[in-house]
Amino acid sequence: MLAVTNCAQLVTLAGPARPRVGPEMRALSIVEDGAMIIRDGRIARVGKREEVEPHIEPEAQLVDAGGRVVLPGFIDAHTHLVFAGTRADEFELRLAGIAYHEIAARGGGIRATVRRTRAATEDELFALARRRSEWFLRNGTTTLEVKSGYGLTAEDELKILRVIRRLNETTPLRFIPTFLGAHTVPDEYDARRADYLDLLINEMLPRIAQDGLAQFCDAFCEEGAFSVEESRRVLSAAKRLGLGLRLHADQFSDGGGAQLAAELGAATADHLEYTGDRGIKALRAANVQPVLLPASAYVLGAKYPVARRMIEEGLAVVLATDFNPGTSPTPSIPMVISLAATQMKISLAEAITATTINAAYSLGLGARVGSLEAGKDADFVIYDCGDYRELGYFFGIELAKEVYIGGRLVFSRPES
Ligand SMILES: N=CN[C@@H](CCC(=O)O)C(=O)O
Ligand SMILES: [Zn+2]
Repeated sequence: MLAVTNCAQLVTLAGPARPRVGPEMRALSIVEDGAMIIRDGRIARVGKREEVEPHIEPEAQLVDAGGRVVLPGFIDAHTHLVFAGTRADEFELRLAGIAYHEIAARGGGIRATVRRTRAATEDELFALARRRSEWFLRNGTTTLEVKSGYGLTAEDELKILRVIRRLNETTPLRFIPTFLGAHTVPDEYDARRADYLDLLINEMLPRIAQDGLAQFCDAFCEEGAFSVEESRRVLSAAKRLGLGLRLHADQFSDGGGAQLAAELGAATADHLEYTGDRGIKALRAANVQPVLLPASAYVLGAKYPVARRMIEEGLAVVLATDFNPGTSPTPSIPMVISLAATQMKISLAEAITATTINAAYSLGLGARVGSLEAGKDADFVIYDCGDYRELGYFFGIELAKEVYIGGRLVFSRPES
């Protein structure tokens, strides 16, 4: 038995067993002066200290939170963790005024990372991704969705997905794999897009489904990437094979991506910077969760999605990092919370909901993680602050003091 006591705020997110919408996103079910008992990696009891303490057995291992804040581990529902190289060179070009699309048209962008990722061995990619996964842990993230999409041949996509499986087997974090073969058409298929779509649908997807290497399939639905019709073909094939769906939609233009996600019954539509009223209504009607990625809008100096509108329309909003080498090189959910608050006027409580319980539901994990309730996995973080709002108020610093996954201490910051 593990017992966590002396929590100034135990931010439980207890509530209905479904994604939170509207005013529910502001209800964090905070227990002041709280405590929690953990048995066999699962939460057994949560409540006020005086209610919980009598149930602590004498041999229990005690964790004194020292009057700090305790939250569920963050769930990052959109990352591109596995790639080789960086794109610091392109970052500098963009700062000098050259647009993301222009750099891509010159052979940079996603394709530059594809070249480097193809050249890397599986072991090299694993070492890079494992090191980065520690950055996430230090920022309080315990579960990550990870997309492939920088391989774009059957062998290279499988290589990336195997790296994700290995991360699951060898690190304490939980990884949910997503196949993003429809990220861009690779160089060698430039003049024959249809052949690349055939490869995706007839070769890659069946192999990935057969090997159980992905839980979701994603596509980049955008001018210059994949059209609505092409994305529909890929995602419909994935759905027939039993994969869940996610979609990069409306990042640079309102191209009908949100409506496509709704039509296909996707779990999420991600980005949505340019989604308008019709798209929002379609997402609402089909219960698709929007995954908003303010760090990529920040890095690109681009438009932010209309997050307040989405919350007011009753969408179960999720916030994620979009960690990737081109548009969002940050592993930090606290940074995303800060951006969501300052740039999109999402309240701090809404942002916590969007990065915990709502994110968990978007990955099909709502019954297991995302809140501190009896029966759930004991994935929680002790932060070096006394009020959860400080997680969005301070920015650019790491406040996580101890991170636990399944009741096991997996990160501890040395005393400073
Ligand atoms: N939009 C497409 N994919 C990534 C960017 C990938 C890259 O630039 O390498 C995104 O989510 O922003
Ligand atoms: Zn992305």
